[in-house]
Amino acid sequence: MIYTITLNPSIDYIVPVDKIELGGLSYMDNDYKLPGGKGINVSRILKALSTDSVALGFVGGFTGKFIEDVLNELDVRTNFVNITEDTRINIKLKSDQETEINGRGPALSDEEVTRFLKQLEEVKEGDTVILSGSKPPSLPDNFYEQLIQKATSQGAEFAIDTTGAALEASLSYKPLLVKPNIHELEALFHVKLKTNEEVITYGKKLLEKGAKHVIISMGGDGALLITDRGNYRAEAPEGKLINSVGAGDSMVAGFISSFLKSNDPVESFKTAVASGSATAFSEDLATTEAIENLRSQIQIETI
Ligand SMILES: Nc1ncnc2c1ncn2[C@@H]1O[C@H](COP(=O)(O)OP(=O)(O)OP(=O)(O)O)[C@@H](O)[C@H]1O
Ligand SMILES: O=P(O)(O)OC[C@@]1(O)O[C@H](CO)[C@@H](O)[C@@H]1O
Repeated sequence: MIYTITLNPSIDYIVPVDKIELGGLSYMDNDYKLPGGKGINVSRILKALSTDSVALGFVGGFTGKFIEDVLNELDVRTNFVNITEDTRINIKLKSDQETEINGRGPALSDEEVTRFLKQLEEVKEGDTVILSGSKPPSLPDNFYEQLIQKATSQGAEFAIDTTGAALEASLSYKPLLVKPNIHELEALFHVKLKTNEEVITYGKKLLEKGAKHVIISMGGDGALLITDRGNYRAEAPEGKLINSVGAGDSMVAGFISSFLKSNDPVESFKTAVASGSATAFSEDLATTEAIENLRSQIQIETI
């Protein structure tokens, strides 16, 4: 089984505004709400790719109920811990640019955290755990590492999509995949990266520290895959950017879904890029058809 972990889910409140009047009044055009949080997005794209998963994490209040209800309607399996405080609402402003304002997340009680850790006991050899996104501030800084230790000691593989110290600490446990975007890679090493060669140099450091596969995503500039058998580049296909929220999560889902079936990192990279771009070209996350249509256009170059 694949388990996705979203410690800090969200309702993503997508707010298209033609022109934002700072300090004045603007009206929204066709606002809408989506279940969000990185692991939840991964589970939704896995579903689109006919891959079963169980979404784990903490949800609470009317916002948490919205997320559970929508995932149930979409037939995405969940086993959330219900908490007292409300799940956060993240605002995604769509004007001439995309602007995101994310909540910090609810406070979790010790009892809620204990219930979550208990659930993880069902993870076993042959399972893959995907850990994605931020953590609510009340959890300890090394919480991801605790989870990784638990999952790997029970024999599971894992992939992680997070930033900073939590990403760095995960590497020695040999993640199947890490997927920082180029800005996260720059922040990790305190550098500014201009060329693909420079990105590969720093991406390789993640491989040397233990990651089995590294994807560096670069928005509309496509992505790089770094593995111990070679480095690969994919350009993003042409299309109209509509809503890039979840594009990175779609890549993670695309790679893992394909890799667990094929064991082929290059074919999996193709599915990853098609899934990311298909989401960027959609209002919501990508559909099965949109991913399949784009996949045939993705060219992978060895570099
Ligand atoms: N403007 C775009 N045009 C085409 N493809 C895109 C565009 N933006 C994103 N993508 C696709 O999605 C992938 C992931 O995008 P990005 O690098 O923005 O990830 P991210 O920063 O993790 O995204 P997010 O946090 O919004 O989920 C890219 O490698 C590319 O394949
Ligand atoms: O605050 P975090 O956990 O880092 O990111 C949360 C988030 O921005 O990531 C997803 C897109 O990747 C959205 O669904 C969600 O709002």
